[in-house]
Amino acid sequence: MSITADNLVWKIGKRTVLDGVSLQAEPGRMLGLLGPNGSGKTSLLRLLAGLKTPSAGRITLDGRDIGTVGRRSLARRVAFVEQHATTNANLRVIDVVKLGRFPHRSMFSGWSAADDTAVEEALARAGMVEKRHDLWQSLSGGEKQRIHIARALAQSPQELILDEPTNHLDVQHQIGLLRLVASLPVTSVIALHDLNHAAMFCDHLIVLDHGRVAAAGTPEAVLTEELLRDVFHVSARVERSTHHGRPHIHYLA
Ligand SMILES: Nc1ncnc2c1ncn2[C@@H]1O[C@H](COP(=O)(O)OP(=O)(O)OP(=O)(O)O)[C@@H](O)[C@H]1O
Repeated sequence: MSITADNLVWKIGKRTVLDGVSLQAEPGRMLGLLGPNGSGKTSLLRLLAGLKTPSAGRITLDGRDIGTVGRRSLARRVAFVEQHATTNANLRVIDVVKLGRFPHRSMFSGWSAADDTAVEEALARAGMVEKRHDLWQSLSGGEKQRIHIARALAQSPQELILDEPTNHLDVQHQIGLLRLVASLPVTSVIALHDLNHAAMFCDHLIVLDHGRVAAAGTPEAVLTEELLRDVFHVSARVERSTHHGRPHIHYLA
């Protein structure tokens, strides 16, 4: 397993935000994290990325407790695109993407051809080559989001953690981003609100409800009409799409 979480509990003050959450993210697979607003998705991703420490339970990376993996090693292998990521003003787009190479460089090593290749590939994959010399501040919200993703890709991570990365994107770029993440040879954990997109692109899903796991498994097993009613409080019919073979949700008015 690439990332595992075993019985995680995370408390803030007296409040238990995550309660007994376990998961396995398999190498090269895309794990979708679903759940209503406030169900604990961002909190869980921050624990998985090593930014927060669980109150109880354990997270492992390739079988090793995340607490024993040094900061630098963690930054080399785990990339995290946060929901409201910000970046300093006055930088050019290319410089923001170059920041992704930072964990790979030692104090004495100069900028290498491998660094250049990683940055170029990341820009191309995010579809942002033409904007490379633009000022960060001049980008639209969606373009900024794509540059954050390019920076994460430039990091050449083994694990990619994404918190609602499609939020500000137009539909073409939402689909493009999900297709890109699904095609990468990395383990990804991605929080999404669009359940049909999750069904189309994710290998496995985990649904949080009030900080607990309400369901986990394949999209077919997880996205049932009962779950949509009980967890998301919507009436819907779920059919197998004749176009892509995955579940497709029709919401009822
Ligand atoms: N630092 C914090 N201090 C106090 N409460 C917090 C903190 N972080 C998270 N919470 C609470 O924990 C709950 C889960 O929040 P979280 O952001 O993880 O949910 P989410 O599923 O990502 O929500 P959304 O879909 O709205 O982004 C929320 O009720 C939130 O208010």
